[in-house]
Amino acid sequence: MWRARCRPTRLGWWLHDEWRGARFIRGGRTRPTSGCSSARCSALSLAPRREVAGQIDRLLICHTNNASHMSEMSGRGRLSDKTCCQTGPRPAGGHTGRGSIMLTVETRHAIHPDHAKGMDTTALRSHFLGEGMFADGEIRLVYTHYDRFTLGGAVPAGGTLTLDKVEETKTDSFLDRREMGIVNIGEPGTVEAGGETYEMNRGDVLYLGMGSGAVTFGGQGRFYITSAPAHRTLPSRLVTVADCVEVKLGASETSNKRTIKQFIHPQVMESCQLILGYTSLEDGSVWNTIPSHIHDRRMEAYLYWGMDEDARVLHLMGEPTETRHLFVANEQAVLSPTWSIHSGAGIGEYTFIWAMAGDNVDYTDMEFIQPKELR
Ligand SMILES: O=C(O)C(=O)C[C@H](O)C(=O)CO
Ligand SMILES: [Zn+2]
Repeated sequence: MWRARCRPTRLGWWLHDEWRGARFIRGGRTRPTSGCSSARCSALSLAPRREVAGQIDRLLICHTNNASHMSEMSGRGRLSDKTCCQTGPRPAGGHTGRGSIMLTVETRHAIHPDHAKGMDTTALRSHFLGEGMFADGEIRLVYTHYDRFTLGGAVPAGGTLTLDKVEETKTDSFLDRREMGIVNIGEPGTVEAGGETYEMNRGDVLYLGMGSGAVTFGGQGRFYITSAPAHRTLPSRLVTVADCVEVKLGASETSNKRTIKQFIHPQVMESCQLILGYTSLEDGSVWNTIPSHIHDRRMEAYLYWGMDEDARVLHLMGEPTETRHLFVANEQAVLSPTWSIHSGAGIGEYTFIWAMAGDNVDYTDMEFIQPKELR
């Protein structure tokens, strides 16, 4: 059941439960005299009233085009406070047509380590876990306040999806002041940007430089999107699996024998602040990123993929002497603030994409923490 509340700052919170509530609130809350007795409600000035009306309209359009969208978002049945949805025509069969988008953006604020210490499982998951990012016919983004790093998924499901304007950046096009790293974790697909079409097979990585304009995803790809602010335009480049640099680490004796594949990395190509690659475990090895590390000058996000539906990775996070854990499923991501370790052990096969943004692109700028130092 939805309940109309008079707190304009938590608009998204009102709307997730019931779209009819959104329609009611639009009628009652966006007029100059809303009839509500709350001082905060009637104090809404013209600009916020317009913004509220616009947000509700977009949500109602979403509802009309895809009734299940609101309840599926993030696997938590909730829309975030900042949500931007636009739809285009949907041809029969349910796939999006050329150039149409269904875009949802969720904001994650930066968390202080003292705050994280006191969080229970639900709170840890809501702040640090990204779930439900891959949905057929949709682009779902998580806009973080960790170095303004943004991650998400685009699943064109045989149609096309275009990512262009995103309200959160207040730029005409998302990549006007940003660069992007895309990994195809699905079947072959295409990405069009800057007048080029890139064919991407599973595991290929595409770097798009600042100013690339609208990005159109197509085919059967499942595209993992990462992006960070950029200060100059560098050439876009498709880095195939054959082009990456491989680094072998660990040993079977310590159950952490693994291959690190570096794609958007100084050894391979130049970027402004994005660094990206992925790591796979050898048969019989379960541990990633052991010994653990932190890097004060860069945030990081891990996307776990290539897992069976029932498999889980026990992901360790937190300050080295205040560790916490998250059980993570396939195609879920973990945000790692600069103060947090990011290591995991898998029950079943897994690969993870690591992507970072921050002050430098020196992959080795990290501080190791040996297992005996962890608490
Ligand atoms: O297995 C590993 O070790 C990694 O893949 C580490 C990540 O690349 C990382 O955390 C880089 O900062
Ligand atoms: Zn790291």
